[in-house]
Parts: sequence; C-alpha cells; structure tokens
Amino acid sequence: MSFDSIDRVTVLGAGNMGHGITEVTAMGGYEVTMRDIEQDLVDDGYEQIAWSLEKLEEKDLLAESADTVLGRIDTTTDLKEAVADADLVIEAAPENLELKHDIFSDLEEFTTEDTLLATNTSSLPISDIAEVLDTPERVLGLHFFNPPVKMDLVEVIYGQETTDEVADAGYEWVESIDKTPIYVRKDVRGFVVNTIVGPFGGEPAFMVSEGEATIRGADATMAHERGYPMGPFELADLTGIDVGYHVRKEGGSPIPPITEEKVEAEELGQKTGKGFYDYANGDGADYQPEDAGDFDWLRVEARMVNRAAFLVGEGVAKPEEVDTGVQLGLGFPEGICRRADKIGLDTVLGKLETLHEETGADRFEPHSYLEDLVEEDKTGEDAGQGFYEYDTDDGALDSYHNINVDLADGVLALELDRPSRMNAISGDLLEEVDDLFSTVDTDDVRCVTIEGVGDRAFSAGADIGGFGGTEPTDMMDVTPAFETVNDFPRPVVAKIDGYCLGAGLELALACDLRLATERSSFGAPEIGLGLIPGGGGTQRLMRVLGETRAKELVFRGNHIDADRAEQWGLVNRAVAREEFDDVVGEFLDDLRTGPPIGLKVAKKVMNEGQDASLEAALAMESQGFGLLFTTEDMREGTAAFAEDREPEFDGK
Ligand SMILES: C/C=C/C(=O)SCCNC(=O)CCNC(=O)[C@H](O)C(C)(C)COP(=O)(O)OP(=O)(O)OC[C@H]1O[C@@H](n2cnc3c(N)ncnc32)[C@H](O)[C@@H]1OP(=O)(O)O
Repeated sequence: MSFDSIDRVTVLGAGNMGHGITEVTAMGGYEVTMRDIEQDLVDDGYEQIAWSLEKLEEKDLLAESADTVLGRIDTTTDLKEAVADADLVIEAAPENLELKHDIFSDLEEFTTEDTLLATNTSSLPISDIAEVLDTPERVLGLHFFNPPVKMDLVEVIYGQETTDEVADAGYEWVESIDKTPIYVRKDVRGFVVNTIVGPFGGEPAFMVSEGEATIRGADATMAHERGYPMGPFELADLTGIDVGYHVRKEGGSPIPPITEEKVEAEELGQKTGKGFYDYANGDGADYQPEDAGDFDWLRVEARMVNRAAFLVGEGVAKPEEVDTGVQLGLGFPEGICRRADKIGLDTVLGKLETLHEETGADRFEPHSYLEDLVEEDKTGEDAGQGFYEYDTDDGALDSYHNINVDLADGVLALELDRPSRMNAISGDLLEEVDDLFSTVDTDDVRCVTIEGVGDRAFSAGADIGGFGGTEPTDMMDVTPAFETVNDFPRPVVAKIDGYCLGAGLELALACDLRLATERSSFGAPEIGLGLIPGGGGTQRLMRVLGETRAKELVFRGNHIDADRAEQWGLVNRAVAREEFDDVVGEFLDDLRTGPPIGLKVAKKVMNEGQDASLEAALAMESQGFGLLFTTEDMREGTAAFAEDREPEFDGK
C-alpha cells in the first residue's frame, strides 16, 4: 500500500465537506467517484462543484478548464459500485459513530485489503471508527478544513493501529493534490488545530464570566493588538456557540458560565441573530481598536502554548507542524510555538503557575514538556533555543519561519510563506528577508527570485493585523530591509502571481526585474488606511513610473491590472499563467549564466547612478567598465565570441 498505487479515489458523502473534497481531488488530477445515499444529495453536491469550478475558472485559478476537471467526477448512490475500484476511500459522512461503523464495516466487505480507508472526521477518534475492521491498520484520518477548496491544510491522523506506510501514503497523496499535510501522530481529541483553538475561545469566556474582562475588550485586544483574524467572541458567534459548547461537554472540559447561559437562552451566534453580539437588532461584532488594551492576553496565549507543549511533549506533532496547523487552519498571524519562543517560555510558565496556584483549576497546570524546557534554560529565542533552535550561525537556509529558501543551480529561490494572510509582510518576515540577503554567501548565488506561496498573492502588503501593537518607531524601520534587497550584488527577480500591494509592491520595486502573470494586480492602498507607502514606495514609484503615474497610484490607492502595469513599465512582462514558468525560466537562464561581476557592476552603477548627477554617474560607469576589463570573465566572453561558442563565466 503506497502513494504510487493511488489512482482512483472515492468520497463518501456529498455534503459541504464531501463535495469540497471531491472537487479538490479532481482538481488534483484524480478520477473520483462521489457517493451519497440519495440521488438528490448527490445532484446537489455535483451542482455545487460545477458552480465552484466555474467561479475558479472565472478568476483564473484553475490550471485546466472547469469542464475537464468536472469530467473526472462520477457520482453514484451505490456504495459497492462506488468503492469497487477505489485505491483510496475518504468517508465524509455525518459525525455519528454508529453510522461510521456501518460504513466502515461495508468498506471492509466491498474493498480489497490494499485500499486505503480514510475518515474526514473532525471530532471522533480514528481508532474508535477503525475498531469494527479486521484490518484497522489501513485506516487513517484525513481531516480537511472547511471549505476544502479554499483551505490548504489537511491533518493526517494516525489511529492506534495505523501503519507508517498507510500514514505516509495519505500524506503524499495530500501533497499531490496541492494541499499542505501535517502529521498528527497520536489519536488525541481535537487533533492539532482544535486542541490549540480550545483556549482561544474558552479562556476569554471564563474571564468575562468572572468579571475580569469585557467581550469587546477581549475581541479588540486579540484582533487589533495580538493580530488574530478576529476576536474569540466574534469567532464563537460565527461558528455557533453551541458547537464549542458540545465539543467541551463531550470532551469532559469545564464550560464557561457565560457560554452555558448563551446556550440555555438559545442565543447561539449569527445563526440565531444573537450571540455574544446582537446581529438582528444591533451592529453585530462592533468592537473597535480603541476597545483594546485592558485584557490579559497572556493568560489566553499561555494556555494555548501549554496545549502546544502537550502536543510536542507527547509526540503528537512537531513545533513546525503545530505552527503550520494554526496558521493554515485558523489564520493565526504566526505559529503558537514561535510566538511562545518570542514571549519567553519562562514568562509563559510563570503565568500558568501563578494562575494554577491562585485558582487551583486543572486547565492551568503546566505540561511537563514546558517545565523541562524552562528547567534546561531553553526559554525561547533570546536563549537561542525553545520550541525551536535559533542558532542560525551555520547559515542554514532552512532555519527561517516565515520564508522558504532554496538554492539550486545558482538560483536562490525565496518564497514569502504566509499564504493564509496573503503573504502579508510582518516584522518577523521582514527581519528574515533582511537576514537572508545580509548573510547568504554570494559566491554560491548567481541570481535570486522572490515569490509568494499559494495562488492568491505575491504579497498583500504589510501585515495590517500587527499595526495595533506596533510602535511608530518600529514602523519607521521598514525601509532598511528593502534596501538590503535593492543593494544585493546579484540580480533579484520578483515573480508576481496575484495581488502585489503596499509593502508587497515595495518589495517588488526593490527587486531589479518584475515578471507577472496577467491576472496579477498592483497598488499602493496605504492612503486608504490613512498612511503612505513606508518601504520606499513613494520614491521608487517616482523613479520607475515618473511623477504622473506614481502620484496616481499613491494618491488614489486603487489597483491597476497587469496589462496596465506592463504598459506603465512597472513590470517587465505580464504573461498568461500557462506561459509564466517558461518566461521566468528564460530570464533566469540569462541571469544564471551571465558574468557575475559584470552583472554586479551593472546593477551598482545603474542603481547608484540614478541618484547622482549625470557627470558623476558617467564617471561611475567608466570606472566600472574599466574594472571589468581586468576580469577573467571578460577574457572568457571575448574568447567565446571569437570561437563562436557559449561563454562559461566563473565570476573571476
Ligand atoms: C509600509 C507598508 C504599508 C502597507 O503595506 S499597509 C497594507 C497595504 N495593503 C492593503 O491595504 C491590502 C489589504 N488587503 C486587501 O485589501 C484584501 O485582502 C485583498 C484585496 C488583497 C484580497 O481581498 P479578498 O480576496 O476579499 O481576501 P481577504 O478575505 O480580504 O483576505 C484573505 C485573508 O488575508 C488577510 N489579509 C489580506 N491582506 C492582509 C494584510 N495586508 N495584512 C494582514 N492580513 C491580510 C485577510 O485578513 C484574510 O484573512 P482571514 O481569512 O483570516 O480573514
């Protein structure tokens, strides 16, 4: 049983999750059968998929036509027929253990032992579902997030009997449909993501119940100061207060009184018109940035960190997996382990110990893994080690958290890796970019590319979520990192596919060349936030576009499309998505094989010359020209010309 043997997939269930999983499976290139118990349900699911694929096609987000993808999907109501040839079956039926037992018993009968059996449960233990099988080792959890077409994360969960071979096959299959898997190595309640989110909603509810916080104060602080996509009470209203209530009840966790009251009053959130906020007769979640401040956020984050310590300490997940999970599954601004290392694990532990002493409540009892880290002086970033190691002196390119870096064939490829935030540029991300460009060994690099992870954005600008807690002086520090890119002695190419806005545009402007897909859009929307570009944008736009066009972009704050950007000279090329890789490849071939010293001198003279008088700039050029006459590369270039062959430059 291996990933290589997966050709045909069957999804059981045509509801929200079932049809979503079917859609992404077909988008991933697989033949897939979607089965539900009644034809109406199957037809509804199929229509939803057709509608969604059409929308994706309109937005140019599909690699093939919607019809081609739809052509890979079969439907049926017959379970035996649905799974007969399947290599992987994903069950997405309602969360009822008895029902799932019936389904898996049938699966044992109707499939061969080589078929991988997955469940998309979000709340039932995988081992409990698998217990009805004689072959429980081939059962695993594949927990997609809602809606699967938008959410990148999939938790790959081991049941007690699941073999590594089965989990690995599931993991590789998830990668093959372009989703991001994380392993959940033990079958713990809530898996990774829901284990962490529990205290995010629960602790503020206890604090409000105890009169130690207000709903608006909690929401405003968590959203505007701590950068979460929304406040905990707003989130509870969105997902349904009863949902969190039942999860706690079933898990035997204490229920905050305010949550109990809301459920008893049937004020369950947006779906009933009233929850923690009033949606029917009020303005809904109307908290404002000014409401932030008077809320003990550390109490909430300390509890989430304690849960992360449990996951890591018990071998359920690695810190990187926990962090990927909360960023992609919950839209957290950064990983909780990473955040803990920045706060200081001693501070977190101290907070938990104090609360445990004061209240005696079990939920504050520190996990031994956290205690051990602090005991060993691994208290976080300042100490050089916490959940992560921070000793990056070895120049390791894989030591970054917000960017991915790869060096192959002389091309240093950098990805901005915050897809859940449209690759918005946080202080941490910027520091990592600065560090990379300041420390990488330029001898190994012929040229650099910068792009965004995911299919939505190069970068949608500075991370607005982080603005609340940032000092003006920190914000004034943005420009130096962009200068490091601009001054890097090798050509830097921005590969833009999607939004390129604000600080994202400024980063692209700090690059030497900009290549874009036709669907990309560009803008300096800062003025709409009461700001101006602060990463060199006002000045570089003037130089690249001239005053008339630069002022239009900065003053109006609107977006321009890629065609206009090409016409204005903001990008070197705007091409169809299908041609993008080829065009980028052609540029990189020239830069990679060009003379490194020649390119370095050209970049320096052109960058510095534009701010000097013409006389001084011409002098700089002459000096550069003369200097290049002393290089071996110059001799190789002229010899190759004479011998009618391609030159091979060594950078000497
Ligand atoms: C010195 C430099 C200063 C600056 O750069 S200031 C910032 C300038 N940039 C902006 O003002 C752009 C802000 N973003 C947008 O206007 C929109 O987004 C887009 C037009 C790019 C896309 O809109 P849509 O397709 O409706 O997506 P979505 O739901 O708004 O965004 C998806 C997720 O991405 C997060 N996000 C987008 N941009 C930023 C950002 N700049 N900072 C932080 N988060 C951002 C959202 O909040 C959301 O997240 P969730 O799914 O959790 O709600």
